[in-house]
Amino acid sequence: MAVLVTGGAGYIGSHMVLALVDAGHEEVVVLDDLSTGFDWALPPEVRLVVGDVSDQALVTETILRHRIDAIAHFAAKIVVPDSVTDPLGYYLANTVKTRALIETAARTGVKHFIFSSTAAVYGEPETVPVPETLATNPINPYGRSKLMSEWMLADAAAAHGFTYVVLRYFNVAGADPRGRTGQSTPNATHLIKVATQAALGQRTHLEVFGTDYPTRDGSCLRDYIQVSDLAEAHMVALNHLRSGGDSLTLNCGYGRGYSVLEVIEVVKRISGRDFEVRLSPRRPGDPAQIVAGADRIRSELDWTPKHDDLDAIVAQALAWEDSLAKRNRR
Ligand SMILES: NC(=O)c1ccc[n+]([C@@H]2O[C@H](COP(=O)([O-])OP(=O)(O)OC[C@H]3O[C@@H](n4cnc5c(N)ncnc54)[C@H](O)[C@@H]3O)[C@@H](O)[C@H]2O)c1
Ligand SMILES: O=c1ccn([C@@H]2O[C@H](COP(=O)(O)OP(=O)(O)O[C@H]3O[C@H](CO)[C@H](O)[C@H](O)[C@H]3O)[C@@H](O)[C@H]2O)c(=O)[nH]1
Repeated sequence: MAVLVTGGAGYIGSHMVLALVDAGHEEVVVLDDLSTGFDWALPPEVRLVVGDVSDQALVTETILRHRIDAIAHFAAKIVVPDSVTDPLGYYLANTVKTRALIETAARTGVKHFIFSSTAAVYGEPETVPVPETLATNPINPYGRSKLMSEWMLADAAAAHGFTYVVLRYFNVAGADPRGRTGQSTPNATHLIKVATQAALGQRTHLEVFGTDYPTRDGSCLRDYIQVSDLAEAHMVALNHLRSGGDSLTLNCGYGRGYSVLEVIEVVKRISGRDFEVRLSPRRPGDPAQIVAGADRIRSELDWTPKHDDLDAIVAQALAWEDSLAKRNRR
């Protein structure tokens, strides 16, 4: 049995690869076009196939050669505001290419599929936390591109007899606690990444996008899940499917929200550095608040998070950013 990790050279995928390697009993194959990923993020024992998930000849050959029984599909475009300005690019990358991958998986008899979905499928919920039973209502093309993939996956699984777990990630943050990988995209837009770069003097300032939201301090509320805990959710999802478990759709978050201003305060306190914060207008496509209803994943899977601590998440992000800066200077 072997796992194919698409997007395994990226931020979250590389943590999944480490989780599989650390578990010690897997052949792990990564398929990545290296558009936003890095080959150095992978341990040497992992086989990297450089290519596109929609290249059906390449994916078929890879699945058959390595006897892949499960695919964890991370590869995607991920920036919400970019999806607003380039919706067709996002529907191609996240929906059309995922369709091609699901088709290849079904044709080659892959038994299990784990899909990286997003809290963005819920859109602008009126109350938080958000259970999986809430009707989906995405408010940006990124969320819609992922929701369509969820639907394709469910329909194809029913028709072709494979099982899946859809994981709807909330805001992913932090880095491998052992410092082996982290968020490495130079122009990443994620709040904690940008704030740590500001703290380390790599950016002149940080903008807060919107201070007039109906939240406790006017800035947006998000549920930040540590990336190794998220990788572990994939590991238990894989075990569930391989043990004959049914298909599932699960939120991945801790069930607690922090505001943008609160996150900035934590970054300043943990780093011991002050930096300029500019209060700016709202960013297109942002919901005011989104927090996971986090009960189902704990009841359906044997998942016990180990890193539910914003101070520790920020400390890991700072340590990773610092090591990246040293790597780039070499
Ligand atoms: N980062 C978050 O907060 C977050 C939240 C919710 C969901 N997600 C989802 O998690 C997944 C991983 O996100 P990430 O933050 O690690 O992003 P990332 O950009 O670091 O990783 C994506 C990886 O996929 C590769 N890739 C992109 N398109 C490809 C293609 N067509 N063929 C082959 N490889 C391709 C990239 O080179 C990169 O290595 C995505 O599906 C994203 O939508 C992320
Ligand atoms: O420089 C910045 C960057 C972000 N923000 C704010 O911080 C919050 C979090 O923004 P991120 O860009 O870090 O993350 P998003 O909530 O936009 O999106 C993330 O989480 C979503 C689910 O909630 C999706 O899954 C998506 O893939 C993932 O990037 C938002 O209110 C955003 O406006 C700022 O104020 N300044």
